[in-house]
Amino acid sequence: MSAPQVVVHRDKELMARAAAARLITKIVDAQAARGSASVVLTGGRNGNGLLAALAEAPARDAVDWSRLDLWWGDERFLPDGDPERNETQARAALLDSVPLDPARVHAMAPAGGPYGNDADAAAEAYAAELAAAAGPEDHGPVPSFDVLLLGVGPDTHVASLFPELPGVRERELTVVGVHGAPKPPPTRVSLTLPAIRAAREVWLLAAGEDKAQAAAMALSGAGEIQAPAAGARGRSRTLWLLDEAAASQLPRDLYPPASA
Ligand SMILES: O=C(O)[C@H](O)[C@@H](O)[C@H](O)[C@H](O)COP(=O)(O)O
Repeated sequence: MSAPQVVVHRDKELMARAAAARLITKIVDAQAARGSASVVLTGGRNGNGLLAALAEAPARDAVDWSRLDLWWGDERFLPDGDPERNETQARAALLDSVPLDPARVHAMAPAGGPYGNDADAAAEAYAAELAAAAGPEDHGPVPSFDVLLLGVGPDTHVASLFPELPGVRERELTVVGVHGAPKPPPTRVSLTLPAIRAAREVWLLAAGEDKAQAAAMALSGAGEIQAPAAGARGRSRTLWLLDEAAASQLPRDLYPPASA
């Protein structure tokens, strides 16, 4: 697993715009190299802020949207179209504005959908969808995602893996149902750390003073059970994208020498 790299931007708006530009380049390079690209989306303000910035990016349509696979790192287990669902918010921020191939947009099942109100069954189905998309060259039963995006909670949670709860301890399954999540809604579906770590690159997004302690803890050697963000590593790259407020408690040796 790759050691974390930290890039700090002046504020959350610039961080979102810079992350969007970085993602466009990564997708374009992957499509040039392999004919398609795969990105895992995250919920929350920073994740959606990146998507909104991408929608406005001048180079947006350098991406061949028809050859992009989109997955989710987690989903709030709510009815289809619920405004609080990560899928609903991602569609509003970007997805409904670009010509994606609908067959390549892999949303996690909603509550009241094909699996009723059984989040564990929805998780099992998503794990099967990931396994079906994995190839012989991939690392385990998930595709080698080019970029897996993660917002970071103030308690260092990523996706819907919360400190000390069962999800972060899962080592076999790639997707789990989450019950009793401390961040509402309580029922969710989430990739596990083994699935996250199958990604080529993992990018963690954290902006604001309320993330400073979480970033410092996760980047200063805390264990992944107590600090799930610490366990979110990519096979070839782990990148923390912070604003100055979120980087304010980082040990000086972790703070990058110069970044806008
Ligand atoms: O479903 C969710 O809420 C997200 O997937 C969650 O993991 C989020 O990314 C973090 O809580 C950070 O959220 P903010 O960026 O809004 O602080």
